[in-house]
Amino acid sequence: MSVTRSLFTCTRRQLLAPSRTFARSSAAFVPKIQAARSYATEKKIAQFNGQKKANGKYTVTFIEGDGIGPEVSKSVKQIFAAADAPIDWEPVDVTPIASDGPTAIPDEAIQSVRRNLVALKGPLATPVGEGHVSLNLTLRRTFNLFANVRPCRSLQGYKTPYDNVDTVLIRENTEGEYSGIEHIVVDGVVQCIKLITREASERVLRFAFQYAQSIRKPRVRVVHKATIMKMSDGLFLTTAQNVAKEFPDIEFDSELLDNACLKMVTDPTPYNDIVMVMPNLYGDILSDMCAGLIGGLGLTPSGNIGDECSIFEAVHGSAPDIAGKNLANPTALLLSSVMMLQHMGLNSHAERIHRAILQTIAEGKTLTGDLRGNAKTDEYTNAIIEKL
Ligand SMILES: NC(=O)C1=CN([C@@H]2O[C@H](COP(=O)(O)OP(=O)(O)OC[C@H]3O[C@@H](n4cnc5c(N)ncnc54)[C@H](O)[C@@H]3O)[C@@H](O)[C@H]2O)C=CC1
Ligand SMILES: O=C(O)CCC(=O)C(=O)O
Ligand SMILES: [Mg+2]
Repeated sequence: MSVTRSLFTCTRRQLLAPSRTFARSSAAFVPKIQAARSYATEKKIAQFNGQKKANGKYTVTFIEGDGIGPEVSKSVKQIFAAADAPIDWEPVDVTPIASDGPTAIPDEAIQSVRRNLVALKGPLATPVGEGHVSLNLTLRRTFNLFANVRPCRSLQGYKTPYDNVDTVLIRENTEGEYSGIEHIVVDGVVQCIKLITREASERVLRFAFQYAQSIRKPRVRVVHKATIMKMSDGLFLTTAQNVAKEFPDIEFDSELLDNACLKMVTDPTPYNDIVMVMPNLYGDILSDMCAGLIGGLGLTPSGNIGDECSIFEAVHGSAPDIAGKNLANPTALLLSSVMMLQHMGLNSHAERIHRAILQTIAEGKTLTGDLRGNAKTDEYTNAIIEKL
């Protein structure tokens, strides 16, 4: 897979340069923007070029989601309109169809994503214990979105214990512990099967190496527990060792999950050189932990990437504790929408929106509560719009 470089790609030296924390008081403040990085492939961009309409716009499916979903979605829509981003949103409802069989997403929503090739998605709540299976997982499986890319970068101007975090985590997204194979053996004994296949492992591992090449990180690291899950994580690890041979320019190693957690919270900076790749559950947990290193779930984006379609969404959930109160930080979904624009090859639009977000945070005057500010979601949104 060849990779298109864009305005967003940067040199290895830039990648590894420590970011600076900016004084909040400076008036006409213009932060040195740490560029986002493109990983769009020429094939994908050609596909999107074919989707361009006569009016110069592209249609993108929009799933607003639950809880804070409509609030953060409104922010994205307002900012895209103010930035003249060439996107027509196609809203769809993914409320599951009631059926006796497995949870099903309405056909209209499925056709919309297939037609548009890309969707932006707010959080979807999953009931604990009983009730429908996760619609997030259902969407990922329906469209075979095999790689969940979760980058996590320190934001200039928002001080955390570590100033220059720049991690990338890739999570296998279709199987593993989230295969949904659970059954009662006898009363009081439940079995849950972790499914690992060579085919799905190879697919996500190859993606991880290609992704490392595209963003110029020198190393891929598998995070695993093959000491305990000798056969399942063992298969993931040995598959990685084989795939690594196809990429002699990328270094490869592996690390146990528990040790990786300890080392990352002690000092995450050595991980800036690495693309981490891992089975589903580990990636889910480790990505929330990484979010904690840079200021929380309000900040971290993600992309669910497949061969045909892709769905971009924040790492966070529906945040029921703050839903409907105009308190949510829309940055995570906004940065996901920036990743989406890059994925479509719309780099100048991505850069414009990205720059305005980073400037607003770096200035530090209008921040939401999760970032120790007192701005409402719409005040923060307006502050970004002023920067466009
Ligand atoms: N991809 C998705 O759609 C995801 C959906 N979920 C679902 O979301 C629901 C709630 O899950 P929780 O465990 O409570 O996780 P959560 O991510 O919704 O919230 C965890 C904490 O982070 C805060 N938070 C999250 N996003 C924020 C934002 N944008 N701005 C400011 N604060 C933010 C919340 O207020 C809460 O204190 C569950 O039903 C879960 O299944 C959870 C994670 C991902
Ligand atoms: O589907 C869910 O309910 C949670 C999914 C999740 O935690 C994630 O995608 O990070
Ligand atoms: Mg999660």
